[in-house]
Amino acid sequence: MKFTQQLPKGVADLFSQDYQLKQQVIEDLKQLNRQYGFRQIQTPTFEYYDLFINLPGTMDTDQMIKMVDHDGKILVLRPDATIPITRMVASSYNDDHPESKLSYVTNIFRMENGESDVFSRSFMQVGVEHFGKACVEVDVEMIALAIESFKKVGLDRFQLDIGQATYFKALIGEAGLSTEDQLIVQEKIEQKNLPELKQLLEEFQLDEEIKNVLLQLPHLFGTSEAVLNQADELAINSKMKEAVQYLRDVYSLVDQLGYGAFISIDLGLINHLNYYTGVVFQGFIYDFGKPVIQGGRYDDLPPYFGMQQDAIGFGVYVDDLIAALKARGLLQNQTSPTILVYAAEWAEGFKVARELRRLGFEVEITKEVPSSNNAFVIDLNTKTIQTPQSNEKKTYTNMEDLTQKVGVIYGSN
Ligand SMILES: N[C@@H](Cc1c[nH]c[nH+]1)C(=O)O
Repeated sequence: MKFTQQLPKGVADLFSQDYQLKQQVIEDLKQLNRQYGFRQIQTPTFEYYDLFINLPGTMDTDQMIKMVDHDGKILVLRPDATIPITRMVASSYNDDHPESKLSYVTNIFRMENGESDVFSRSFMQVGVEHFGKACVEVDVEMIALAIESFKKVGLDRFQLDIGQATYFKALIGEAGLSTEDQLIVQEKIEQKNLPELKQLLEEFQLDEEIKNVLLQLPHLFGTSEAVLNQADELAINSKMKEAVQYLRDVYSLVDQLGYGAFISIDLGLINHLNYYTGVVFQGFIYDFGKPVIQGGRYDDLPPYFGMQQDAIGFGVYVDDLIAALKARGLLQNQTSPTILVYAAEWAEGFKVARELRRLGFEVEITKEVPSSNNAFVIDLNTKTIQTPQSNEKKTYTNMEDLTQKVGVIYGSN
């Protein structure tokens, strides 16, 4: 009988093949982040609830997975990486080293309640955060790194949507709405849900001019400069105009670096987390329904922790990225096969295996005649080596000869 204890909703086991594939993707992204000068750090898996609720532009508290500490204080499983990293950087901040470029590989926990069976309450993010001065070049380097992340894992058909949170915030700021109502409007714009947006704006009895621009926002996307020109024409205050000019500068530099073809401008993009203050972006893979990269500027968070710094970053939603790569056949196990040492005498087999393991090979010992021709077998009885998918057997004379031959064969695998 099979053991069928159920798992809670939104979590899953990972069997070794999938684990291996996941590690490969993570390793690729980690390497890229290192090459761009980001150094890896780690924050605790759970922190105080207070950290997340007292912030300007925090995330939805219903999404946090909570626990109660012995002293009655509420703890939260890391619902976001950016907030704890900002806390951490601020705790050791010093004026002599004002800039820091950090990366992370971490699990995020969110109390999703999807209607379908496929939703995740625990997922992996690989991300980067840059604390320092805000400028076009820093933003462009982040955008470039996001694009390079897609390329690194073998994708060539993807798109990065770039928006400007300031454009929306400078507009909605004039509408006299509560933060809660602003968020509802923001959500409808992001979903490009025009009928509901229209209805909502009627209910709120907004000023005609503001209402008209808000209704245009879901349409303000595309690959051409025309979107930026239109956004500029629609701007009703200088902050909005500056936001468009900034985006124009970013786009022009990104284009100069040869990344223009991957970019789409989207002024309706504000992002699911509310701490963004400037350039925001989302990375999409063709025919994959949700963004696998999310990021942007969040200059208001560091000052909240007493640090006069600006900040930008992004996270790659690794599990979603893997699902998309798998669907495109772009993910293959790169590991070499394990070597099987077949020995009638287990102790003899162990000694040979130990020597090969010392040299870095992955080895198992077997007392059964290996049946698959897909195996890499060293037969101690006949002193032969058989490689996968080959009927030909190579002979060896002694241990030195064996390790040398295995090295050659393994190296060419
Ligand atoms: N923390 C964001 C991604 C991000 C990193 N830095 C800035 N934004 C997320 O979970 O989507």
